[in-house]
Amino acid sequence: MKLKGNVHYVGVNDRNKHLFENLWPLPYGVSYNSYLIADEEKVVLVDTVDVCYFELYLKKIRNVIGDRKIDYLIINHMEPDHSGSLALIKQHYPDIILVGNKKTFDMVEGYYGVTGERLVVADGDSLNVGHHKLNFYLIPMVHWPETMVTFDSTEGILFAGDAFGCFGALNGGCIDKDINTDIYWNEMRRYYSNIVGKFGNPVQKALQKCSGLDIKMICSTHGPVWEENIAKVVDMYDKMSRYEAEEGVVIAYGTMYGNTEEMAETIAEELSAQGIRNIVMYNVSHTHHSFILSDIFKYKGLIVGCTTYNMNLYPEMEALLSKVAAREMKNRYMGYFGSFTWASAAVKKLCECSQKLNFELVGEPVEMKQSMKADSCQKAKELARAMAERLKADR
Ligand SMILES: Cc1cc2nc3c(=O)[nH]c(=O)nc-3n(C[C@H](O)[C@H](O)[C@H](O)COP(=O)(O)O)c2cc1C
Repeated sequence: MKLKGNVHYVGVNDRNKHLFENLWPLPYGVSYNSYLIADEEKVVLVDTVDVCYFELYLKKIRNVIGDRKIDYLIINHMEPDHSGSLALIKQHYPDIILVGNKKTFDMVEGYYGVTGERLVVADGDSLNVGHHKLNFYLIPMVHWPETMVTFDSTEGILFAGDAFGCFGALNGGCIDKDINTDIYWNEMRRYYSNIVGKFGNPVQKALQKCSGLDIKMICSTHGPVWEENIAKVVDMYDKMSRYEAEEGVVIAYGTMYGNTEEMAETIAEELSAQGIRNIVMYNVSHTHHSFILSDIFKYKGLIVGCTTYNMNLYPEMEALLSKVAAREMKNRYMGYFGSFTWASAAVKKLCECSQKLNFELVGEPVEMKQSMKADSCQKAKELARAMAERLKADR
């Protein structure tokens, strides 16, 4: 599929995998994007695809270049969903020169035992391949140490690796202006929050590094090619990496028999009565945590509540909060509540968890014995009002 000039899309779609990284559900599938610059002088392949799709991938490459050889393979990112076909590409194109940075080649050898001719590039280096001039910029920890981007200054195309990527296979077209992009926005936030979310500072550095480039097209390794929505995509990455969020509250609760859920409902109703429009409620046992995390990235407020389970937190709540903590999020408001039947632990444990998060606590924690009564109902409403007031103070 031609993108621009003699730059082609040669990626593949995966609608078979259930869990990306064996962790994240893929309701819309995922694409592994690879690009081919068929310059009159040299042929350049940018990243590869998951090895399961190699035969199809090779066919796509040959549909563009026929029997021409490939001169360079640029490796922007070594994660195996992109580097997986590297060894087979090398077998089919033995004279290909691998292009990466110092950290890339440690991984090339470690994963695939591939040696041979290579071009080691440093930050800011460039490569002329005929009409196209390619510039390399290292963006370490977005989201691996070897990650880099390649900028084709001839066409204004940023080959961005995983940056600006999202879940969701491509259904026919691949450039945003030609397709309905509705499904990709939430999937971009879910991709970012779960996979890149911890690396806010490196993402900010990468954005600064690329800010001077005259980018006309962003070719990421997952999801659509961005042409019409470049400003929107960059703005989303900028906001997410600064942990900026919208007014709204995620209420995540863990319950076995519904009493703790009743308290969550009470809190939600009161938040709504106080004029908070964006309220999303999640049963932590029912919804995959990747979706909950995505909304915690979206909204400023978080209220969590769960039962005591064998003198500890309800296990799914413990799991969710450890994922939140691992992302080192900032600029969030948090409240919490818990329940018990004979010996309380949940509220105490939620307090310990909240201290590990860098969130501003709002309201008084609410503790409920067995079922909701008038006093715990009142306290739940007070917690909701404190959250609403804190959010409204930012308006
Ligand atoms: C397996 C199991 C373990 C529990 N462990 C405790 C406990 O250690 N201390 C306690 O006070 N309640 C314990 N409970 C009771 C719950 O914390 C909770 O009060 C009860 O499930 C009602 O809340 P719910 O309707 O939201 O599930 C336990 C319940 C179950 C099913």
